[in-house]
Amino acid sequence: MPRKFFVGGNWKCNGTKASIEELCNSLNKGESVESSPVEVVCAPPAIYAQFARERLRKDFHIGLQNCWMGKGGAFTGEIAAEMIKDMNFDWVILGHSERRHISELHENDDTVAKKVEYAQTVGLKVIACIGETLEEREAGHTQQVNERQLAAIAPKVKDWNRVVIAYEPVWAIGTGKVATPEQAQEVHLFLRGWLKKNVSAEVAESVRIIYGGSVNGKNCGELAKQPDIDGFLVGGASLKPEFLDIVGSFRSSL
Ligand SMILES: O=C[C@H](O)COP(=O)(O)O
Repeated sequence: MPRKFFVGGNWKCNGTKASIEELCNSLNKGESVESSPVEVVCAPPAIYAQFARERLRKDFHIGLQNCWMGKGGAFTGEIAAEMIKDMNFDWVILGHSERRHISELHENDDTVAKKVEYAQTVGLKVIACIGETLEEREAGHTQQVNERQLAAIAPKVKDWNRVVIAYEPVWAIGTGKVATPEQAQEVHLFLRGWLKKNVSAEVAESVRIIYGGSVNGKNCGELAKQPDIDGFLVGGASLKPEFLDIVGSFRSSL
């Protein structure tokens, strides 16, 4: 069975009621993807999640950008996975590189693994992010870093149909320096190979591996043609009408 194309919009820490209303209005103008082979999830800042859901077209789903690693309780400022589920949001992004590498946040492989494990126990679907820094790439450690990050997550996954892996090279995020289709394909193929060897051939074949890092309306088509790229996690361009072009790039993958 072909893997269903997946496009995530990570709105990061951006937006006001007014700008989100405007964004939703422009995204609502695109043709419905209800019966198209593409799944779309937009992740606003948590405080605007419900606000966005009330305004955004129903064929685009709403997810969250992070959650706490266990059951809720005395964890000031955190949002528990149960709360996300309780509010009927299905998806959460975990292990984003900004949460791994911004020194004040500093999530490590273990933190991300705990979050991935716990989010699934309450029934959330997970977009799990991995990716190497520029220094790691230049040192020739791209495969090693991605393998390490994937290996931390993989044993925690209960149902691979409910997890999407987002390969996001840190050097490509928000820099305008997108990975070439060949660079991205090479890592995606490597990740699929790792899954085949360490999880199962079925999982390697069925899991969606999406690319993130300076994806826009112009470069998405060529990336989407790559056999192991199953969609995108989009930052900056998810806040613009061109997000619709990125959603439409599922056609290039067919
Ligand atoms: O989660 C999305 C990624 O961080 C990509 O962000 P970007 O499209 O602004 O480079």
